[in-house]
Amino acid sequence: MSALVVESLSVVFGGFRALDDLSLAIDAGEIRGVIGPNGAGKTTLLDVISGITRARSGRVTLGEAIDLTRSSEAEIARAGVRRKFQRPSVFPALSVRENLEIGCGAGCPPAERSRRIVEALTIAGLESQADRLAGLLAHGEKQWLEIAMVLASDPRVILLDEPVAGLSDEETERTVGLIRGLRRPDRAIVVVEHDMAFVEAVADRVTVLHEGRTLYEGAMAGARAAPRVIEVYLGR
Ligand SMILES: Nc1ncnc2c1ncn2[C@@H]1O[C@H](COP(=O)(O)OP(=O)(O)OP(=O)(O)O)[C@@H](O)[C@H]1O
Repeated sequence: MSALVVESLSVVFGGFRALDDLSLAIDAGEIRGVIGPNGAGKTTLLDVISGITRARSGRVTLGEAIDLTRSSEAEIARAGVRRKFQRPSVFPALSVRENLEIGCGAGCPPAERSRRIVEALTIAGLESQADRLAGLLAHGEKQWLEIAMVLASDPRVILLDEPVAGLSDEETERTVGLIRGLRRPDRAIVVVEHDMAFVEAVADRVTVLHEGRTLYEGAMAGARAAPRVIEVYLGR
């Protein structure tokens, strides 16, 4: 079943179409990679899904019925769509645990809170750092903490924007395991990333965007072999 359905979505900035009649559907349980050259519309897609940017036309439907293009950012977050931005934005003067409390959110049932925080610490591999100030973490650990903050909110949809930017090969490999560990049958995960080996390792399917449209959708191996994808993106 589709967790997130994007239908005929267009976003226009001035006279420029950043998304051009784009449609795609992401299944519950799926990890979808969204790739493509600079300016293809990847971040704009995440911005519309999370309510930051308004579409000119089209719809984004969460689950059976919630039209995200008619919802505010706060309503979208409350509906369970959570995003990790490209630059880590943890609270540096608070401990790792306190950051996770914030990730868990005011709406988190008290009986759930400590279980979720322990789960998030474990998946992010930050158990031994729980009482450390987040500002003292290494860049990679901050990325993992921010993913853990998203997880602590128990999201239905997770949007990750370039989660391995600036990470070492070893940290990138660890991030693959972390993101695969977020998978749940009732959860969809969307990952925007330029690191193709990472995308291949983490994603079940990829959508290749170019000029706001889908150029290819399917397995990463197929994307690597598709002449148009090679021409506009992978071959460069
Ligand atoms: N607020 C805005 N106003 C005007 N143009 C914008 C705005 N946001 C994005 N754009 C333009 O829309 C296009 C798509 O941008 P977007 O950031 O979605 O691309 P991207 O695929 O995420 O690229 P990158 O890989 O470089 O992050 C680009 O040409 C960009 O300059």
